[in-house]
Amino acid sequence: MTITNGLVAGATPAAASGPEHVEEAVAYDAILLTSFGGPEGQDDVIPFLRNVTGGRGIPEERLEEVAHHYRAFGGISPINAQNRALKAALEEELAQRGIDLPVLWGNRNWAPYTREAVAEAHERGFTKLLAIGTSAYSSYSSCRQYREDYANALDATGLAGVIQIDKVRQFFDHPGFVTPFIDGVIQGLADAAAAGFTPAETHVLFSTHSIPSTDAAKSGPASRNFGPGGAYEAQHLAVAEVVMDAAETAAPWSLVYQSRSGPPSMPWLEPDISDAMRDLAAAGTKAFVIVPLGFVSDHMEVKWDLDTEAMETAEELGAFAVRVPTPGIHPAYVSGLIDLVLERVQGTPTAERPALTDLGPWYDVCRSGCCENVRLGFKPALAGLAP
Ligand SMILES: CC1=C(CCC(=O)O)c2cc3nc(cc4[nH]c(cc5[nH]c(cc1n2)c(C)c5CCC(=O)O)c(CCC(=O)O)c4C)C(CCC(=O)O)=C3C
Ligand SMILES: [Fe+2]
Repeated sequence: MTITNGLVAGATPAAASGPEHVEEAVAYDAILLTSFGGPEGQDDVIPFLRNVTGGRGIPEERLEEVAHHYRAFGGISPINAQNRALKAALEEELAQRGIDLPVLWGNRNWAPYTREAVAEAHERGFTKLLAIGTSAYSSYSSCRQYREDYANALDATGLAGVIQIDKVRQFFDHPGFVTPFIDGVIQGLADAAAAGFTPAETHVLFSTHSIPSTDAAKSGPASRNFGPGGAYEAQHLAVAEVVMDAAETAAPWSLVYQSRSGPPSMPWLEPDISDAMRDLAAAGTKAFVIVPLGFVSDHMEVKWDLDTEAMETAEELGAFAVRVPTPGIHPAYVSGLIDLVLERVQGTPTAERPALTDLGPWYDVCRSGCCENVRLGFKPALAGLAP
């Protein structure tokens, strides 16, 4: 491999300032689909959890609890099969549109690892990769940690300065991501109505992953003030509003959190979904439409924390509950991801980048200090401004 272009981004220190939206076309060689990763058998469960939580101070009891979720599924996380299906769907969409871009796939926490995908890119002679993270919102876990993973992958393979990795913008308000939720909420409300519940008796719960309050406060660029919940909370609230407007319903709604981890002494975003369900039921709610707004596919957080735990809570309360599908491989989502790739491959003016909330379109190049993790401190990251 030779460096044919001395300006390969990885070869130079990240710039301190630069455009929020990259309007020039870039000749990317491949798409790098990056995800969380998950165990594929009982023997993988503990090493996987160690990868995820190394040095994070997650209590031992929490790890045992989460190990139990995976054990109950044969030690197999659903997430890898879902990413294989997404990769195949992206390849089919690219072929149909006549776009010649290979899709490589790598994970942060389990094989195939991002560093393996990067090594494969190098073997195939690729130098410019455009990454997609399977995560729509801004926060350390859902954005910056992916960017750190890209830096780690180049470090581990000795390819820093040889391979350039950029990333498509966070897509929480892209129509491709939001449309499946709109369809799902309309269907969920129809199901509740068919079961005999009025809109006033029905509550739409938008659920997302809880994160430490300190991470939430730091989510998004430091230059914009989104309030104590940061861009993470603001983005979810804004998307939920778009979905509720489109569903044209009188049913009330709220944003709730799930999958809390960490020591009990550390504040995380609240309320927890099951606590909220109990409070709402006590106040007269009889039906819940549960919307997994924070998630792109039916991985363990959805299967366990919603389909198992939240459904048990509904049963305990004698309430009706329906869980709306995640985007998965919904055609709008798959084609939306390819549109996001084309924004960068073709070079697209900001005005032509669809965004359903006035928070977006989000940044192509993350701002300095965006989504910092104050607990873990600074680590190098790609696809953003320095530091
Ligand atoms: C915001 C967010 C998303 C959504 C965005 C995105 O999709 O990326 C997400 C997704 C996921 N989280 C996942 C799994 C886990 N997350 C954990 C721990 C944590 N998640 C956090 C945040 C998030 N996580 C945080 C702040 C922690 C604490 C430790 C830390 O500071 O990093 C732990 C450790 C045990 C525990 O404590 O729960 C596990 C096993 C899986 C795979 C599921 C499968 O296998 O199907 C997926 C998709
Ligand atoms: Fe997580």
